[in-house]
Amino acid sequence: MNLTFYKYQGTGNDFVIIDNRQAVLSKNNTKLFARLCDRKFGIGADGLMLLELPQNEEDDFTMVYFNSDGNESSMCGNGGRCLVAFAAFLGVIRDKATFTAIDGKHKAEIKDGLVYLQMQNVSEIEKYDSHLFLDTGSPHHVTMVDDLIHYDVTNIGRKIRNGAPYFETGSNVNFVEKKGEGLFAVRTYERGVEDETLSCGTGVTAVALSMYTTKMTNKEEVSIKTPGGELRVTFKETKNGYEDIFLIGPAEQVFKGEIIC
Ligand SMILES: N[C@H](CCC[C@H](N)C(=O)O)C(=O)O
Repeated sequence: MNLTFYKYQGTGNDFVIIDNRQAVLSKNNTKLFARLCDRKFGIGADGLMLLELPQNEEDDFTMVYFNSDGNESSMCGNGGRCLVAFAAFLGVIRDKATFTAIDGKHKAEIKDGLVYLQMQNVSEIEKYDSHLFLDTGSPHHVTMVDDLIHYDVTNIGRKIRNGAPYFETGSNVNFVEKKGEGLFAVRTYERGVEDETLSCGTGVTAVALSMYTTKMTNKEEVSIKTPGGELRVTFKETKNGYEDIFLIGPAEQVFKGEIIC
């Protein structure tokens, strides 16, 4: 079977995207999805997304996300931003989108060449001496470090991801360094990629909220430098936690291709 795919990247987090509105591919193609994400035997990507038909009236489409291990996973913030850009490219939307992903409904808008993706509200942030833990659509362990640029993200990240209390289920692991007022640098070890990625959207969202809740910033707008580029997170503190959370950044179509599979 010949399969048309599109390659997108959002601050270096890269994805294979397939228009699956005809439902040609079923979700249990784990081996195929892992192969397509393989950087030697396939196209190569941190994850793969299917754009599918909406399941209800308000939605423009449905998002289905798979990590590069081929398994369907929790929400991908950078992926969601890329899928919105893809939907606009296909003409499924103009510049505004409403879609459903595994963590629920999302609204998004394309403005001045950037994709604004509304993330789910966050009502709980667990605070520990060494780190914080919260779920921004995916689970995130957030810890501050010095000299981030030389930090052993892969080995230390892997240990945390597999150790207590995460074990098999795991967590994404974000290492943060403050660079200025409302400005942080982040490197992320990503669950399901099982390596450092150049950027993680739900991860920088988790970092922004963590920095605010620990008073490392008093701004409800945080800029985050990742190795793949800069993202912005805006949010509002409410009596229930954090709402109106937006992940803002670029999303680019890198190439289109056809693969025999
Ligand atoms: N690997 C993550 C999902 C993708 C998260 C990341 N790519 C993002 O942009 O949010 C997990 O399994 O929890």
